[in-house]
Amino acid sequence: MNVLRQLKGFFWDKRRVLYLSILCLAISTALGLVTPNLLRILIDDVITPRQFDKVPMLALTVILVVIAKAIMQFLSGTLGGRLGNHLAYRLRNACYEKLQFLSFRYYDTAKTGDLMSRLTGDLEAIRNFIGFGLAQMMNTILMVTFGSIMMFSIHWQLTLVTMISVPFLIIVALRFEGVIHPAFQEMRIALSTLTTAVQENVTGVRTVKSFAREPYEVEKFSIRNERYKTNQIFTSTLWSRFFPLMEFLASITVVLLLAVGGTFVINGSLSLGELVAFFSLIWYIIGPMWNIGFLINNYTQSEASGERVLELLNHPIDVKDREDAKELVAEEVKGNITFENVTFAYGNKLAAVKDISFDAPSGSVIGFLGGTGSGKSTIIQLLMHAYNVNEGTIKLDGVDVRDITVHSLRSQMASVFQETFLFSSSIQNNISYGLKDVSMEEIIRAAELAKAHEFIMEMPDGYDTVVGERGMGLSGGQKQRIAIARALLKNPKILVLDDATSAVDMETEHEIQSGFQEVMKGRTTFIIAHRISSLRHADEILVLDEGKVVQRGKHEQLITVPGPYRDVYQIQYADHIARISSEAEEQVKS
Ligand SMILES: Nc1ncnc2c1ncn2[C@@H]1O[C@H](COP(=O)(O)OP(=O)(O)OP(=O)(O)O)[C@@H](O)[C@H]1O
Repeated sequence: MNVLRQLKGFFWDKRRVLYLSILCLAISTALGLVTPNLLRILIDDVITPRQFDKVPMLALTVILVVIAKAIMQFLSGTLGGRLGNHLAYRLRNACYEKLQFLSFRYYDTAKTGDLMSRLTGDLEAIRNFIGFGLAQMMNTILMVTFGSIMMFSIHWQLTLVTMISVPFLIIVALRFEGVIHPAFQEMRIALSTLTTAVQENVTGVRTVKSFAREPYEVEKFSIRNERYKTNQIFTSTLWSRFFPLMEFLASITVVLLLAVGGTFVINGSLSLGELVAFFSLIWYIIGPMWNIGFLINNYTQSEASGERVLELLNHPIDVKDREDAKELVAEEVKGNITFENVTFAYGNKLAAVKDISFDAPSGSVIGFLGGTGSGKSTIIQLLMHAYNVNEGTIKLDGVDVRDITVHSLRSQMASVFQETFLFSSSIQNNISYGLKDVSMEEIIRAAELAKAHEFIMEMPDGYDTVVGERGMGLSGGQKQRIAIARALLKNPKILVLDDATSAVDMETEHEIQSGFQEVMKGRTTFIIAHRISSLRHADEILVLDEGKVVQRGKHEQLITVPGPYRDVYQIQYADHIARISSEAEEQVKS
């Protein structure tokens, strides 16, 4: 019930609907008690004294009761369903919203399949309980209470005898809940690892196929499927043990009723009509007890699911706005970035960047060069305030980025990453992603600057061509060019190109770069590249190694001093250097 209490906020304003639904159910339950009474009257007052003139009245009462009961059941079901759907709707929105604001750190380890199953299967289990199970639980309590009161009013001694097995029924049901709950939790986890396997397989289908690892994937899936099946079998075995035991206990009650009740009828302390009414009442009570198992199942499933959904909703957000965080005004942002002795480590790992300091004045271009894992992308992530630095400060126009709202900070930036993500929508929508009020001319202009316009126009539907999830049907370079157009259209004060032209050929890179010269004007630009050609015009180049700046300066300076920059330059420009030196030799000779 703790989970339910925590979820209260999502449906409490609709509690009237809940109360009304329970009231309708209570009326319907109370009406159910009329039938045993009518049976008693039929036997004791009509059949035994043979006064059949009361039959039409009894029949009419039965019809009216049945109709009223049906109406109440309908109302209770509709209202309950509405409440359940309302709750699921709000929870779904809340979870999705939470996913938008969870920090990068959360996504470093999050599994898509697991998240999907929380937003679908788990929410469905909660909806089911609030919309149906909760009212049924109340119904059971009401039926047992009403039924017992009525039985006591007819013959309290017989009631006590027939109720002997009720505590056993309750004990069995509670013990059952104790084992079925962890089993359901385990089953939910097994299901989420199963969905993760499917999701990863579909996402990584190209890798799987190119490595011919289909049999490995099949085996991996079948292990997870096996775990899910074992869990399913375990829970269904628990169920199959539960039912016969409950039936056995219920049968004892019936046997006791017939034996003891029959004796009471013979010695005259109970009428035949009362025995029949009792008989019908005992089923009225046992019926819902039978259901206790289903209800417990429904409840435990929703509890396990609720825990998983709450875990997501309550997950702390690593990077969030300070209370007095400043909202940037786009027109006032200059784009002056300063890193002061910044050190950062991912979790408990060694520092990914150490003691990084640089100043990127507004409109300047800063380049980063360094081997794999040297910390280039981390610097960019920190600049976006994706993580909190461990030491040092990052400032935008002299203000610590931690004192600026995350949304307004990132609104001033546009990034193009090495791995391009395209949404399954048209190219036009992919370029204008999330921007409102952009004209087609602006989209085309951005695409032209990114050298994407030409190939887009060659596509069957031009800018309306729909690209699949992960941009299927486009080459790596084409995808990158669309991503560049997307960044340029955003017209950011700070532009980040994280290996943004790695997938295009040298010639296209050169073309894009010349386009960049134009769009970089007035923006602070950070370029991460492996090619010297992308960095040579930068105002400052930082060469990184194992998270530290090992060289810094302009291209012209860096190639004159021995060090990693010159080494890379010599490798990449070997032909060019050879040609220059042979030309120089020629000149000396002549
Ligand atoms: N999300 C993450 N979680 C944990 N460690 C990370 C994460 N991202 C990067 N790292 C680690 O931080 C270090 C720096 O990585 P970073 O991605 O900044 O390097 P890089 O210079 O951009 O490399 P590349 O050129 O290969 O993209 C590496 O040791 C890497 O393993």
